[in-house]
Amino acid sequence: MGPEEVGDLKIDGARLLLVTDPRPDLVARVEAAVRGGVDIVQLRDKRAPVEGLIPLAEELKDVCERAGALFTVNDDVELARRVGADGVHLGEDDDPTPRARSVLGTGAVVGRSAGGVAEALEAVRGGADYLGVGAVYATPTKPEGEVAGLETIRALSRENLQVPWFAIGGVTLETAPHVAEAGAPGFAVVRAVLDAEDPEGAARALRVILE
Ligand SMILES: Cc1ncc(COP(=O)(O)OP(=O)(O)O)c(N)n1
Ligand SMILES: Cc1nc(C(=O)O)sc1CCOP(=O)(O)O
Ligand SMILES: [Mg+2]
Repeated sequence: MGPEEVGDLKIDGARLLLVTDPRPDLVARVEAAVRGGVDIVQLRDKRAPVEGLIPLAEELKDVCERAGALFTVNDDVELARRVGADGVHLGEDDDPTPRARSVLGTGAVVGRSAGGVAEALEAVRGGADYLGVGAVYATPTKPEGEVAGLETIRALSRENLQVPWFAIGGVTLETAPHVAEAGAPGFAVVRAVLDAEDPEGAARALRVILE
């Protein structure tokens, strides 16, 4: 299968996205998480120098490939290209979608962040393959982030978006039932899976809540 086909096949129906943070046992935790049903893994490390991230990116890419999950990189289109990632996640301050596609190829998965309904619709019109929508709740993982709230999730769920979208920010095993009830078709999480004693079980439990 060529790279043009990879993203197209796997993004449809994706429900659970794991965003990573830097920690010593990250690879083992991601291995467990994909066993538990994570569909997309996003490498996110805002502090590490790019060169230092390449070996980790390659390792996570292999883990995802073996499990049939997508591997993406946060923010950095060039790093995504260098490691042959399936795609990239971009926010307001990051590259435009067409630039990501011109670097990564038309089949690459390009995800975008949205903090509200108008932004989400604009991102889809601009060609995003999926959206991360939040923050649903304030979260210590990204303390500077703005809170969009459950209301945004409710409002967006009425728009019948034609791309997968993931509620992000403070989604935990405790809050997830409320987020699903508000209409989120998917979750993007850091702590709920990576901080769990059993990351595989935590991923499974989040999937059950989404069903
Ligand atoms: C799935 C997902 N959704 C949203 C974000 C946030 O992206 P961004 O707004 O660019 O902020 P940073 O993550 O770069 O701090 C995300 N990473 N993943
Ligand atoms: C990376 C990120 N982006 C957010 C946004 O609102 O755009 S919230 C977030 C971190 C989510 O971490 P946790 O699952 O530990 O709350
Ligand atoms: Mg970003």
